[in-house]
Amino acid sequence: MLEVRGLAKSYGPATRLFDALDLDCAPGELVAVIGESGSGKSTLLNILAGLDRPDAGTVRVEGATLDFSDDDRLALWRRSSVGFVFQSFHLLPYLSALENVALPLALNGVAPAVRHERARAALDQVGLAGRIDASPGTLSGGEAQRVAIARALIHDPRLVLADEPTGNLDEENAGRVLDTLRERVKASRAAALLVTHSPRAAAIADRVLRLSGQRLSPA
Ligand SMILES: Nc1ncnc2c1ncn2[C@@H]1O[C@H](COP(=O)(O)OP(=O)(O)OP(=O)(O)O)[C@@H](O)[C@H]1O
Repeated sequence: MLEVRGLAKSYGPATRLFDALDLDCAPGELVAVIGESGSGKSTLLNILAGLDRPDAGTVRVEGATLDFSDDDRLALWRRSSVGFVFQSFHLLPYLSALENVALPLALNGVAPAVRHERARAALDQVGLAGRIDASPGTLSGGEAQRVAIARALIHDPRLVLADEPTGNLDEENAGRVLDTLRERVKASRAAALLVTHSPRAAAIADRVLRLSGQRLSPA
């Protein structure tokens, strides 16, 4: 599903993040990436999302190679094939939970009736059927992150990227969010990378890799 070969990235000679990094992720596989602060975990996710460019190397998803020289195609790739879950949720405050979840479908040109119906079903799947009309400001942290997971997966992305998704949550909410993330990734058969500092979050992954010494290796 996801095949990364020889990926290199540095921000000048003093910040060589990785060099010849390889990574494979199968459909429905959840891989946790751990590593020291500043080792380049977020940068790796940003490259895979087409938000940043590697210095060298290739990223292939379902056999198609990302073209990092073409901004328009990268934007299309991001919109159609990537689901991103951020530590701070990034829900749009002036939209309801339902409208937030439906947003990727709107950006991909899906008609309102269809996208609202799918968003309703997605909120039901994350246990939030009763919060459809809620504004993000009225949701608990755990609820907001489950809305963000529903939104990240609504357009059936092939790649799900989660950057410290439980970093702002208490233990109980973190547990629910991680269970939801794992369940939805398994159901959608997306390849998923979870960047985390939390041993508990890493424990829900199928594999744990450590980014260290400019490489990824089994933790
Ligand atoms: N656009 C940029 N320009 C210059 N340096 C950058 C840029 N983005 C990131 N860096 C540097 O690259 C290093 C890795 O950053 P990154 O955020 O990927 O690390 P991380 O492993 O995710 O860290 P943390 O666990 O603290 O979130 C840091 O030293 C950071 O300052």
